[in-house]
Amino acid sequence: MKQTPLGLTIDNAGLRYPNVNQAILDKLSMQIPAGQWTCLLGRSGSGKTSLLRYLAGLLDSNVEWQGNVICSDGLALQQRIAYMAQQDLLLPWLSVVDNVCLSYRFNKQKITPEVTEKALALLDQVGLLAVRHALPQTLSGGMRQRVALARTLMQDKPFILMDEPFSALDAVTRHKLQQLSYTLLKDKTVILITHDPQEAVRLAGRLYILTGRPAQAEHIALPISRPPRDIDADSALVQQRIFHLLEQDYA
Ligand SMILES: Nc1ncnc2c1ncn2[C@@H]1O[C@H](COP(=O)(O)OP(=O)(O)OP(=O)(O)O)[C@@H](O)[C@H]1O
Repeated sequence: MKQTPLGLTIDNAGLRYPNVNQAILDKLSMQIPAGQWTCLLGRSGSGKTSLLRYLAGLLDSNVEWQGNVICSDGLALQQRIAYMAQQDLLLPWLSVVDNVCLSYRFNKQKITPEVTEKALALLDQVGLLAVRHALPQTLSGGMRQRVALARTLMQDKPFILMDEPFSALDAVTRHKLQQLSYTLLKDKTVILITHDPQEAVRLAGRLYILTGRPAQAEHIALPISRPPRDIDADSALVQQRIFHLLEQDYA
C-alpha cells in the first residue's frame, strides 16, 4: 500500500557520549522534508553517524540526548526507520534472497510465499533476479549494495537512513546506484550521509553541513533544478561552496 511520505523536525538537539567532556552536537536543528533526500555532510568526526544512529535507536541508553525529534504526523519515529550502512552487512551464509528477507527472520515473522514473491520482485527491480540463490561473497561490491538496497526496500519503512552507502564503489557503479536508489526510494524520506559534495548536490532536496565543535547544522541553498541533478554551472558553484565550508571546518 502506498504510504504518504512523512517529514521530520529535529529541534535544538544535543548529544554527548558518556565519560567524554565535550558534547558532539549542540543546538542542532534540521528540517527533513517529506518524500525528499536530505544530504548531510561534515568533517570526519563531526557527529553525522552519531545523529543517524540516535534517530535509528541504535545508540546505548547512557548517551546523553537533548532536544526534540518530531514526525510530521505526530507519531513516534521508532519502528518506522530502515538503515542502510556503508558496509552492506549481508550475512555470508545466507543466499541473496534470504538476505533480502532478513528483517522477517529478525522479527521472527514467517517467510510466506507472498514474502518471497515480494523479495524476488525487488531483486528484479535492482537487476539481480538471476543471482537470487547466490551467496554474497560471489557478488561484486556494487551487486552487494544492490542486495542491501532491496533488503532496505523490503522493510517498507517511511524513513530511510543511509550512511555513505555508495562510498566504496567505483564512480560509474556509484552513479548508477545513486540513480537506481533515487528511483526506487521515491515517496520515501531519505537522510543520506556522504563525504562527496557532488553526490550531495546531485541527490539533495535539502542539504546540511555539520560545522563547529560541538556541531550545529548549517543549511546550504541548492540550485533550483530538481534532483537527481546533472553537473552544471549552478551545481558546481554549490559544490565549491561546500568544499570551502568543509575546508574551513577542518582548519
Ligand atoms: N561510543 C562512543 N563513545 C565515545 N565517543 C564516540 C563514540 N562513538 C563515536 N564517538 C566519537 O564521536 C565523534 C563523532 O563520531 P561520528 O562517527 O558520529 O562522526 P562522523 O561525522 O560520522 O565521522 P566520519 O565522517 O568519520 O564517519 C567522534 O569524535 C567519535 O570518536
